[in-house]
Amino acid sequence: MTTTASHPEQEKSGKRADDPELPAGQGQKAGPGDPFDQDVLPAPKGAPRRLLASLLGPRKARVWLTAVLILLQQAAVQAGPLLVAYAIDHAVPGFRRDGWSWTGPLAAVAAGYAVCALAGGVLQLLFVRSAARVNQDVLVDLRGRIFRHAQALSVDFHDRYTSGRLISRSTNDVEALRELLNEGLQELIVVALSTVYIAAMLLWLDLGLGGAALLSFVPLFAWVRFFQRRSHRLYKKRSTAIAAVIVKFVETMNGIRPVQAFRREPANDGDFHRLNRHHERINGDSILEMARYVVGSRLTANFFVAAVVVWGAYRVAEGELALGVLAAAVLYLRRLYDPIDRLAMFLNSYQSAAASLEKISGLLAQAPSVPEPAEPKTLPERAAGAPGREVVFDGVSFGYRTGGEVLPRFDLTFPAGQTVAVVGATGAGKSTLAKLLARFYDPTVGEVRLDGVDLRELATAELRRGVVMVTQEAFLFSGTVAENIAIGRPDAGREEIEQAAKAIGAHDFITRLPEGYDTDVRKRGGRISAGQRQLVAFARALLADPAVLILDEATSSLDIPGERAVQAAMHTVLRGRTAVVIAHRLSTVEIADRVLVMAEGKVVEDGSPEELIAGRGRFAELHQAWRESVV
Ligand SMILES: Nc1ncnc2c1ncn2[C@@H]1O[C@H](COP(=O)(O)OP(=O)(O)OP(=O)(O)O)[C@@H](O)[C@H]1O
Repeated sequence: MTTTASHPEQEKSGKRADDPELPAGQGQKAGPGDPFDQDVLPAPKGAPRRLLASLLGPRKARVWLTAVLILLQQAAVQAGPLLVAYAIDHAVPGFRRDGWSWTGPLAAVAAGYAVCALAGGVLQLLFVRSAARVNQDVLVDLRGRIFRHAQALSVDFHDRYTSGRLISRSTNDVEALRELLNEGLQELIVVALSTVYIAAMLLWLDLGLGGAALLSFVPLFAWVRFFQRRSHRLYKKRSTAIAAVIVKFVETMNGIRPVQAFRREPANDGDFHRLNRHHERINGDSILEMARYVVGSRLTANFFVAAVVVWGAYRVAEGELALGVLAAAVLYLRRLYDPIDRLAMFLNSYQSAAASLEKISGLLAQAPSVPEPAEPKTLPERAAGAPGREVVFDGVSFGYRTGGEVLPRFDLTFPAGQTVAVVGATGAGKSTLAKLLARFYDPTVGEVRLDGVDLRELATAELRRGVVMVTQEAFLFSGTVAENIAIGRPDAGREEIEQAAKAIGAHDFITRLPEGYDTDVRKRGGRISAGQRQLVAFARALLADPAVLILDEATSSLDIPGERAVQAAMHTVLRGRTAVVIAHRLSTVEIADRVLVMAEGKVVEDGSPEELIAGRGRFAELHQAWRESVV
């Protein structure tokens, strides 16, 4: 699709499930039990872990380097107290006892302490730099993957999964992973190292007391697991709650015109407030859960400290243990339990990242419902000057996944070069027919062929070169007018762009813009009228020069000169190719070679405009009504 990036539903004046303009149930609402209604999409088991591994895998060397740096940094930090202990226990008493012969060891301890402090600082700096490189690379990679994947997913997916959720995936959920990588990992290594170090010291001091301290890890570990399970559920809910806030925000802003036109602001304020409060509550719950964890772990720790003191005092009284050892052991015990609070910080960021990774994996696990063929075919060469390509709908029937059959089985052939106007009441299935031809969807049964090749067998790039659809609300991307036209053929030079614009009759209005072709359409978007946008879209299609052009004519009425300009441009753009126009205007139908009248998904009349006008069918009636409205 060269002319549009947003999906057609959205372009058709923002027809979305939640559009306030739509009566309930008329949009893309999925049926009950539709997994796309959920924030979490189903993903295969173990997918989050594999995703994390695939993100870190290519940076394995740097990940290891980062881990080694933090290990060394911790070794340097922990060596400080050991040196101090050595100085107090040996060097200082030695100096008192033997005098100057201990100067060397004392100086060495002082120098060692200084080196450790310096090394600790330098290693910390190197660690932060290295970790930041890994984190940034991972996040850039992940955001890129989400964007590329979401862009590659079929229109069918976007019909059902709102863009707000996609935004939430690539902002909030990526952010959760950033927090884990930034602080969580460092926390975990520090906690693990200091726990091992202190436990070893305790065992060295006294096997019995050390053993008792290790025993305390059993209930603490059980408590951590309990907390982990509960908080996993909470964090998943929290991420869903913030996604709901973002979805509401994005959808309201996307539909700001109907929102204001229908005075939906107070109702939206209410909804937004409710979602915001819901998020706040769940956030509060997760803070409370964390507090519960801290209280529980401290209670357990204090209980063990008390038990060790009682048992130790008894052994001291029995003369089995030195009082100094008991005092040291109790001090170490307190330090052993300190990191447990920090473990909670790690678990927090881990849970939050795990919930987010699960959601991102669910998104990345979605496969396009309009897949790229394994062995793509190419279209046959077109003879020079041959007008377009032949289109055949062979035994096609179609229904959207979320609804019943929309187009019952039908056969149709559009010879190369024919201009076909499709008319019919709203909801008759005109756009659906066009979308099958553009392969936004695949037919449920049968095949659509372009010059004899099934669309499913064509590589997407080849298909997009062959078939282009211009949607009603000619969408302009941020960038200049020239860039917007060049979307039709990105390698086109300025001259070709201008030629296309001239052929369409858009050159004059473009040159009157403040910076001509270099005018930024977003910044000065207000100055580009609906008719002018259509002209830019036609110039884009003309430049793309597809064999088959599908045109969904705008229903909004333009002023008479605007309408004439668009009609003239349409003539130019349709010439020399197979064209399907979803027609809303009499003048368009009159230039067609053939008219299809659709009703309830079926083609009920098919013939040249003259034949149908001469007949007594629906088209004759419609034509009569049109004529009367024009007169
Ligand atoms: N994405 C979708 N999911 C489910 N049902 C859909 C979807 N798009 C359209 N439909 C349904 O398919 C039927 C045909 O719709 P279609 O848009 O093809 O009609 P149309 O003739 O183009 O109407 P209009 O002139 O109003 O655009 C309608 O009943 C519509 O509700």
